[in-house]
Amino acid sequence: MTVDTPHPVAATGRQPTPPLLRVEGLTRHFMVSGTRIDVLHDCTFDVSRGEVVAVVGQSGSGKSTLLNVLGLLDEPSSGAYTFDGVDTTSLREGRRSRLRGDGIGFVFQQFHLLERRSALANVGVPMVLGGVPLLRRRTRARELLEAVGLGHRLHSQPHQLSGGEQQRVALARALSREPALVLADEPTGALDAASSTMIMDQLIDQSRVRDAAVVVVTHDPKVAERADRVVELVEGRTR
Ligand SMILES: Nc1ncnc2c1ncn2[C@@H]1O[C@H](COP(=O)(O)OP(=O)(O)OP(=O)(O)O)[C@@H](O)[C@H]1O
Repeated sequence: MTVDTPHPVAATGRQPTPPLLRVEGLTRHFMVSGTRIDVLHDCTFDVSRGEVVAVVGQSGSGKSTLLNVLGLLDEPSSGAYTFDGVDTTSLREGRRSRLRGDGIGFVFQQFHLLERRSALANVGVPMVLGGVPLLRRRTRARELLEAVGLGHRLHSQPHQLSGGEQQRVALARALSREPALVLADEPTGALDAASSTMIMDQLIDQSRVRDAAVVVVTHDPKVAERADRVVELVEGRTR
């Protein structure tokens, strides 16, 4: 007797979901004083919703350059980058920045919070840009700060918070518009072990609970080992 393995689509009745982001043959070079510097070469990979991917590689291998392209802050020199079904290659700036604001949240090593503004106000910034009404904004910012354990520091300004607390504010800000993709560039680089664990817990939670895709650039093996998958950059090439 032969047993047929059911076709995945027939078995579930659903089409497989395409990846949230797809990078194909992507290159990026810069011209400096008439000299061409090739940074990324023929990078190809994809990331699906619900996945946490760590991007690792030696200093200068092109990790931040790649993250800038994924975040629609920069454009590839050649190749394709498709985000949420949109080929981003020929997008005009207005559409590109709407796609970025609606779909992508950023966390950086150096927090980049507004000084002299409260944690609540900082978390509200992307929602101001997204046209979210004031009351909704304040409620959501409070909920997000409570979720990262800062419900008691809503009115504190960045200089009144520790590094770990500032990064939690930055993370709450990144999540304020419920982005499909969270990009984090060395999010734990300036933090101690306990704060690093907390930030990674929150990032992983985004993928598990909200089905977001998370891409984390890191030098820290402990961070990389918590990812579902690792993309290694070696002299600008993905492995
Ligand atoms: N705007 C630019 N103009 C010229 N060269 C650039 C530019 N941006 C990046 N580079 C070069 O690209 C290379 C890769 O830089 P990138 O910051 O992406 O590396 P990285 O892997 O993130 O490094 P690190 O781990 O040290 O942060 C470096 O040699 C850098 O000097």
